[in-house]
Amino acid sequence: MSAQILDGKQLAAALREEIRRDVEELRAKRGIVPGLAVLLVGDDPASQSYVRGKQKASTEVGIHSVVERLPADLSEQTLLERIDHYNEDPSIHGILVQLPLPPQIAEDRVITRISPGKDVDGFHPWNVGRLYSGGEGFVPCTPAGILEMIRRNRIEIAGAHAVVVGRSGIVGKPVAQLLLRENATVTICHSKTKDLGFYTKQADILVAAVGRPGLITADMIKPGAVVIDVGINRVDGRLVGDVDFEAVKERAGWITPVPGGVGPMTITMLLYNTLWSAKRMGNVQ
Ligand SMILES: Nc1nc(=O)c2c([nH]1)NC[C@@H]1CN(c3ccc(C(=O)N[C@@H](CCC(=O)O)C(=O)O)cc3)C=[N+]21
Repeated sequence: MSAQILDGKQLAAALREEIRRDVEELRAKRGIVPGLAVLLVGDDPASQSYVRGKQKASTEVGIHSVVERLPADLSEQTLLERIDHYNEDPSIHGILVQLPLPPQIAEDRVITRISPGKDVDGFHPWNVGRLYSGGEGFVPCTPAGILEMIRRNRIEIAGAHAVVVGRSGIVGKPVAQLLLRENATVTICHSKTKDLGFYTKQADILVAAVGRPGLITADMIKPGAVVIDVGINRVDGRLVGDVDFEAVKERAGWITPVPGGVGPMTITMLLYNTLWSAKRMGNVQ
């Protein structure tokens, strides 16, 4: 039997329609137009393509987006000053600095400079801390999108054994934390894990977020498992995930495609976070 497809593209379209209506209502009732500032340093083609995707999606739902393209040899100080500018700008509710940054710029100083109340990526240490302590804050977009995709397909998380492969601060760790919050039993595997298959074979929910094409093969899957592929790897001009999709789909119960799975959900949660930020700031004013 073949797995059911977790169609991120289709779900993202439905959620964007909900967000579009909410944005319109916020504008009509309170005169607030959510604003997103995206800072892109350098000319990496993949980053440029993601930023175009974010800009297009924002426009579609009525979020005002400003994309600032900055040269690759930019100094850290100049970038920090641009962040200060958007921190102070009342028409901007979300600030995103596209990662990765060139080597002369320290990522942690940049992320920490963003006002925590405008940190729609959820990368600022305040928001990271809030995720772990259970408080209200911005949840990173990819993990939030994964959880939304699981919930909206009525997949049970409580009591499931979730195995997360990858321990990055932007996907692996926060998705593990969200799954734990939803009462899954969570195992985190990484590059030093011995016998990865031993763990993945026990997964009711498997999240692969490593960036290694074909890492997860069919023999590593528990029959009927939910397989979430966060990998984005370009191989011979094609986009592939970390999961051997064709073989794994014959064994899994649910599977996300690449492209069309987690990626569109990531952008949708960015829109959601920006809307949420605008709603909150409107209350304070
Ligand atoms: N500060 C920051 N925040 C991010 O959220 C962030 C970042 N930096 N740096 C890079 C990663 C990557 N990322 C993706 C978003 C959407 C797709 C996406 O929509 N992918 C489409 C395909 C896109 C294509 O064909 O290139 C899909 O999977 O269907 C992919 C990747 C956000 N990131």
